[in-house]
Amino acid sequence: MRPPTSMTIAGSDSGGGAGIQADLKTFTALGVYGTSAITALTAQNTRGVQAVIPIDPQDVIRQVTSVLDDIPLDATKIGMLASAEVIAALAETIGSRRVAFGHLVLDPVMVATSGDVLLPDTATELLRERLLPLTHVITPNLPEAARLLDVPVAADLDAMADQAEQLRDLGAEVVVLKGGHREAEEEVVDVVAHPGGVDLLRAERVHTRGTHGTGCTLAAAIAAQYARIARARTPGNGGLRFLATTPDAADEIGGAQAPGDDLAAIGAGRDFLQRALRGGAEQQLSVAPQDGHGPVDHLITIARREAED
Ligand SMILES: Nc1ncnc2c1ncn2[C@@H]1O[C@H](COP(=O)(O)OP(=O)(O)OP(=O)(O)O)[C@@H](O)[C@H]1O
Ligand SMILES: Cc1ncc(COP(=O)(O)O)c(N)n1
Repeated sequence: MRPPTSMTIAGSDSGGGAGIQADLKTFTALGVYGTSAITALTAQNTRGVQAVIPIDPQDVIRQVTSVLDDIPLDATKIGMLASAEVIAALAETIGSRRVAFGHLVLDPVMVATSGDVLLPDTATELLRERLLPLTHVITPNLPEAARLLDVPVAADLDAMADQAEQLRDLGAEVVVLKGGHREAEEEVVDVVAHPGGVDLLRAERVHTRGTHGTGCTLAAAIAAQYARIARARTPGNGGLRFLATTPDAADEIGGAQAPGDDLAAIGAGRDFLQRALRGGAEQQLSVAPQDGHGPVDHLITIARREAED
């Protein structure tokens, strides 16, 4: 008997809103046991990134293999990779032990909400050629999709669908092209291209400055949902006892992997993010909230006491 498990391979955000910290909170909020491999340290808060401190690629791999050698993983989320050297080392390890990573969700982090660069331009080609073909789901935002394809940023939903299909052609089985950057729209639409076709996932725009870490949280939530589904599907493991009941859980039980699993995991991951965004809009962490972008509320699945006034 074991709980659903996941690993995040990402950068550390000292401010706690994005990266490793957002991922581990998201895994926890969705009842998934989280493990991690840190690819870079950042000195970062809601106002921006003050420093990026690299980690030696071999030390990233040491963390990854330490986890792989001991803990079976249902899913893995990859976020900030920081350098071409880390991408190359990771692609080699994933290539040789692909199955051990479980469902692989890649958020191709390139630039932070604050505008700070988190991956040099020169590393894009390596990400596209080496890592993308190994992933199950890739979750680019609009500028990231454009950079991966070397085309202009998609201006409408048709262009987004087209780019999502083109990214599938590069090797990812499922593409979630995120539409959060189309700020004029009242509705936020993510385009999902998958083996069954193209679907549009719509949500009402939350009017908030608290969008730091939304991309990380979405990818981590999708990985967590895959982990839950994988656990729920494993016959006779008794592991269902470990599936915490949370409002945004996707665990359709029975049989082997089913075609609807991708949309179930992505839809439930997105529902979690939407609730976390709405919760984040009501909280204030920074002493200067107008200067930066606060985090989403990862603890939204944890019941809070009603105000006593
Ligand atoms: N204001 C908003 N209201 C509702 N949903 C949003 C909003 N902003 C972003 N989203 C959702 O958040 C997710 C991340 O979208 P976005 O396009 O902003 O990606 P990103 O740029 O990688 O995120 P980040 O802000 O972490 O860099 C998507 O599912 C998107 O639909
Ligand atoms: C360590 C780390 N990873 C990812 C992001 C991107 O998140 P966002 O675009 O919301 O700033 C970040 N800022 N820091």
